[in-house]
Amino acid sequence: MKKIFVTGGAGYIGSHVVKALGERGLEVLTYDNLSTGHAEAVLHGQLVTGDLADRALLRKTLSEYHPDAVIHFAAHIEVAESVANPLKYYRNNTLNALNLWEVLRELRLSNVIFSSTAAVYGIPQDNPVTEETALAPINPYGASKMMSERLLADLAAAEKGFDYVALRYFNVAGADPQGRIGQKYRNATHLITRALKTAKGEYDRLQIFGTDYATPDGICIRDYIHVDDLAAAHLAALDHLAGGCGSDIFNCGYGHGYSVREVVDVARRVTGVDFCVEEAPRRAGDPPALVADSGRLRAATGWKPRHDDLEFIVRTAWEWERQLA
Ligand SMILES: NC(=O)c1ccc[n+]([C@@H]2O[C@H](COP(=O)([O-])OP(=O)(O)OC[C@H]3O[C@@H](n4cnc5c(N)ncnc54)[C@H](O)[C@@H]3O)[C@@H](O)[C@H]2O)c1
Ligand SMILES: O=c1ccn([C@@H]2O[C@H](COP(=O)(O)OP(=O)(O)O[C@H]3O[C@H](CO)[C@@H](O)[C@H](O)[C@H]3O)[C@@H](O)[C@H]2O)c(=O)[nH]1
Repeated sequence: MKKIFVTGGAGYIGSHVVKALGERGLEVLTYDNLSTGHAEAVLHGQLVTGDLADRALLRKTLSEYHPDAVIHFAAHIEVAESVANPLKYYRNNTLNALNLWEVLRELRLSNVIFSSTAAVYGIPQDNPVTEETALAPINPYGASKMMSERLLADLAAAEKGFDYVALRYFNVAGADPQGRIGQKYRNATHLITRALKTAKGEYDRLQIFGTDYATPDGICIRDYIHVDDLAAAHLAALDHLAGGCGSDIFNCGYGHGYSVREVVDVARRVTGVDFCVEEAPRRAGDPPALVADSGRLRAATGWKPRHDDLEFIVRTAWEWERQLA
């Protein structure tokens, strides 16, 4: 595996994976429409500015580049927006993924790593969640991702030699410890980024969405994974495919859940700012608790987290956030 094609490589997670691929000495081509990504975030390799819906450009780029593996990040990612505008999500996350799978099949390319999500599980009966847990997404974002994953699984079953790894990310956070890249959206909705922007004074308060969930403090629980540990999981998935281990699905998280209030406490401590927090109604589409069992990823690939520390995650995100204009 020497040449890697990355869709969405100018985005938050994609850019950290492109960085990791570059550090490993691999050749990378990023394909991104820059709708939420940034050209300067692509620290390594070539960038082609293009949309997944532009099948002719996608086909031309892939047939000229002829990669050994494809990592597919490009998608829309906001749960609440997907509830308000579901078709936008099915178009970009499912139909455009289908476009990509079709082009890969036409060109006889294999070895796909797909960005899936914990949102495919919906409201799991038990936490931590294993890959065997039934898929029952409760919002269009999760459903759009579940369908693209299913398309891949069906394709792999039908086409001998077509292999994929679906990585189901839990809540990804933090930034490059050297401060070169991080999360940079026009309208940030993610908890940690939103809390840090509030500490910075961009918002006058942070709202806690929902205080009446069936969790110990009534507040939502999530499993936050540092983006560089997630990037390392992609390299582990590449090795898995290169080793001929076949297709697989892996949860990516640390296995500990933190409530929104615990995240707020860490954000206040790290920033030194006692920013204002207000209790607010539930946000549509939010499951109460999602915590990963990543035992399968560890056992199959040897992946081990290096930054399993909420304070480190928040600190790297804060160092990134405070230098943004
Ligand atoms: N951030 C999280 O916590 C999280 C959790 C689970 C899964 N994921 C998945 O990880 C992936 C990356 O998420 P992210 O947080 O880096 O988001 P992001 O918005 O920063 O990255 C997405 C990238 O894809 C590009 N893109 C979007 N639609 C495109 C299209 N049609 N054609 C070409 N490029 C397109 C954007 O410009 C952007 O650079 C997504 O697939 C998302 O569903 C993210
Ligand atoms: O201002 C805020 C923002 C968020 N939250 C809560 O914080 C938690 C985390 O929210 P957020 O950071 O927006 O992430 P999720 O909605 O959990 O979704 C993320 O994590 C999913 C996997 O778990 C991914 O699939 C999604 O792409 C990614 O956005 C949720 O309980 C939210 O209700 C607040 O209370 N206030």
